[in-house]
Amino acid sequence: MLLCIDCGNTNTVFSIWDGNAFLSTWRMETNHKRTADEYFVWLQGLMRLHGIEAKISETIISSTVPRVVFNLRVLCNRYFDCRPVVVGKPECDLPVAPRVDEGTTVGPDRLVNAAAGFDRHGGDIIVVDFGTATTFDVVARDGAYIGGVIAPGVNLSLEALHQSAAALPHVDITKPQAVIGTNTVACIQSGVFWGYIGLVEGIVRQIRVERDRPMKVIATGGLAPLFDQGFDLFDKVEEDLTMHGLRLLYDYNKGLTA
Ligand SMILES: Nc1ncnc2c1ncn2[C@@H]1O[C@H](COP(=O)(O)OP(=O)(O)O)[C@@H](O)[C@H]1O
Ligand SMILES: CC(C)(COP(=O)(O)O)[C@@H](O)C(=O)NCCC(=O)O
Ligand SMILES: [K+]
Repeated sequence: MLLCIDCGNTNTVFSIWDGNAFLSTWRMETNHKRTADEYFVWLQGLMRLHGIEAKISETIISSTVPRVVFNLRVLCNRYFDCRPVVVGKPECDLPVAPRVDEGTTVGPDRLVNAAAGFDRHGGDIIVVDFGTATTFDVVARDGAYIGGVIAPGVNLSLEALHQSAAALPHVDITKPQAVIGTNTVACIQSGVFWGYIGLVEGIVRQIRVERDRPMKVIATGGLAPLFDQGFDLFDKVEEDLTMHGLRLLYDYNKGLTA
């Protein structure tokens, strides 16, 4: 079985592919201090709980936090007796090379999203990922990642307001009833929610103008469904897009697909 690990700046997601389907998906807070032994005990406990008995013998990692990769590699070597494929490292090939400035580093999550989006929807697409940051990944007709946009994440924006303004409380994001808030919490929720709707609309519109062609928009990340309610921002919301991309890149690197 293949263990796919997607480490973002906030959460690290583990999912097990049995050759036909993802059996389970589990999240833990990203923390570079966590050891391989800690990961393993946690994973083993969850596998037992879900009655997953088969052995993990293959692993792939994408990490936006370079420091966690060391212990995740130890986890794979020590407990699963395999060398992980690590996206973004020379050992991991991509089906189509990114076309970006020379010497620049693209977040591995964005490369994975681009590959997954192209596999499911073909080229000329925009993948929007609502994570710690909100990223827009532009995929050309031939499947190449050609750049995009990095905006502050939804929770990061809310947290920044709370941290920097003495009278603003911590607020959780939700869709407000109206744009005009009649109390502080409603005003903040309105600013971030409607600000985000405008941000997504505006950036997508501008990317389409720059590319001068229609482009499908695929959304992923925990908060994508929130921005999908009653709006026409996305052609599709796909919660499992990054995991699909990891599985795809694993097969590609092991020569299991053309
Ligand atoms: N369903 C959800 N509802 C509310 N907040 C969420 C949900 N899913 C994720 N989040 C929050 O969104 C932020 C980004 O989460 P995540 O997609 O895991 O980011 P990353 O990939 O950068 O680690 C985090 O602050 C997380 O707590
Ligand atoms: C933009 C990101 C911080 C997004 O990370 P996430 O929100 O998933 O934690 C990550 O993809 C990253 O560190 N990128 C490197 C720079 C780039 O992609 O251009
Ligand atoms: K992510």
